[in-house]
Amino acid sequence: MAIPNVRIPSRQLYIDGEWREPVKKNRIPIISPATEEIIGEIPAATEEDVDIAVEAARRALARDDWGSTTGAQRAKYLRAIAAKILERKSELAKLESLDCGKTLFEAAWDMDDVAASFEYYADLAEALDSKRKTPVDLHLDSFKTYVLREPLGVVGLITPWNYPLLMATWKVAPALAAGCAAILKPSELASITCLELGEICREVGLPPGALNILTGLGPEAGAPLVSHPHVDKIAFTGSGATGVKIMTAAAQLVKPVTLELGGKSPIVVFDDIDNLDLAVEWTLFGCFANAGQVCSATSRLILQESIASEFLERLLLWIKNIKISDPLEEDCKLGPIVSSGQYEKVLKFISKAKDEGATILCGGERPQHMKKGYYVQPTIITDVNTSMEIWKEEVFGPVLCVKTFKTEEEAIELANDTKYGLASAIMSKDVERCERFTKAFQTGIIWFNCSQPTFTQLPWGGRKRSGFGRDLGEWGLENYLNIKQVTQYTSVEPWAFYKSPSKV
Ligand SMILES: NC(=O)C1=CN([C@@H]2O[C@H](COP(=O)(O)OP(=O)(O)OC[C@H]3O[C@@H](n4cnc5c(N)ncnc54)[C@H](O)[C@@H]3O)[C@@H](O)[C@H]2O)C=CC1
Ligand SMILES: C[N+](C)(C)CCCC(=O)O
Ligand code: NA
Repeated sequence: MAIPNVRIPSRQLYIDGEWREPVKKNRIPIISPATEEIIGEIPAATEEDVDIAVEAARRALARDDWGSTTGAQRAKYLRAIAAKILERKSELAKLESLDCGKTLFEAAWDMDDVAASFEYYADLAEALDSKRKTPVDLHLDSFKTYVLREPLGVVGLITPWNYPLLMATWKVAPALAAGCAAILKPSELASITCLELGEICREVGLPPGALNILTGLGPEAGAPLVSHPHVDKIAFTGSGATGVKIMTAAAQLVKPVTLELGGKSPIVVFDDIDNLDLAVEWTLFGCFANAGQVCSATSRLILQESIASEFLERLLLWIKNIKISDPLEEDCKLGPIVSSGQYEKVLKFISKAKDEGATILCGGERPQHMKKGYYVQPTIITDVNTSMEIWKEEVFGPVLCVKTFKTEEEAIELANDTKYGLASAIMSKDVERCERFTKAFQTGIIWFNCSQPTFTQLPWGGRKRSGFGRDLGEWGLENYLNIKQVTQYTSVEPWAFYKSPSKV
């Protein structure tokens, strides 16, 4: 078994450019999902720390060294952060893997994506300088107008544990690019790499208060951020239930929110595919990558009846090659679930599916060779009907459920038979059919002949219960900008709406 040669740093909260002990001095243990052992601890912020961080953020905006920067100046900080991430890539990847259980390979992938996101938003920050002030020509002699795009203010960024540093970056990078001051609240289940981002910001000399990082529990550190009168916006990725709480609390202050709330995404496979193995591999990757803990996981396989038995046989053969091990081991392809709570939840979904009459085609249990850790075998469930929980609810584990169809209409109906609307995938060589599905799928993300590849330039987000708003691309930057119009009267003539007392 691989021994991690990496030390977990002991950190405090990152506030106003320095490390600060939480006011109440609380700490939360870090539990390794691979060994179930306590491997460190993180500071636990409360309302008192939120107040201090929000004040630090407001001061940063009022100070010239952050509040008056150009996009080009902010781009330099973002590029310096990207460079440090790459410099520390192998260490950060190990920390991420230790903390949330994802395979070292996937964690290293994440770090590349993190650096690329900071680079991308550095470019957009520079480009913002020329778009900061846009004249609007009204074709009138008496009025001159323009539109300003300004930083929105102090923003609260609340993020999950499945891609800890990457999901934080999807919000931190555009918020800083826009010139906002941010308070990041990562998940208590995986905060190590987000705290290291604090150290990186300190090292590159990011002005104090521009980014503050408060680790801690949702209700204690997240909720006060949402209801703080001086936090101008909340961007959230996480569960539907917490999304509802956040939107409800934010509504009391008419505070804007963007919500990315996961899903139950379909992958539709037609019998016209040339290469069965290619479709099989994307199906596996779409549901079992990151142990299925992906908001966009294509966890409902909708399979054309004519190829169903052959396709499932191939899936079972491929599944045997998935190496389940300590996530730091070489070639590991399936690590543990993040926490004991999530592990129990995944197993409960599987047993409920059994109780409701579905068939566990493979998996469904803890792998025999893993004595410790929150491991679940890759699981395929058949004989599913659309009223079952396993068809309807997000599992957030390596669990694929399968239904078959005969006609295209039936496939579309099954694909959209969900309260969620994040992503969908179609495997077919018929380009026109794929285009019909593009129109029919009620989701924000559509994959043709693949599942999950994600690019920084493209908008990421959903509809229906998957939330609203978009991360990434230029849309990600818009989240953190305030649009202000300026209208100037340029005529020397009186407006002449009222009768002037000087004229008799
Ligand atoms: N959309 C996605 O990418 C994700 C979806 N999930 C789903 O959520 C389920 C539960 O996972 P959790 O870790 O409990 O998700 P969660 O939604 O509770 O946690 C996400 C973030 O929200 C914070 N939070 C929790 N309660 C809060 C509150 N009242 N006010 C403000 N912030 C709060 C958490 O501390 C964390 O930083 C998973 O089984 C999965 O189905 C989980 C993680 C990511
Ligand atoms: C696209 N991917 C897999 C890199 C990240 C998905 C983000 C999420 O689970 O919220
Ligand atoms: Na952890």
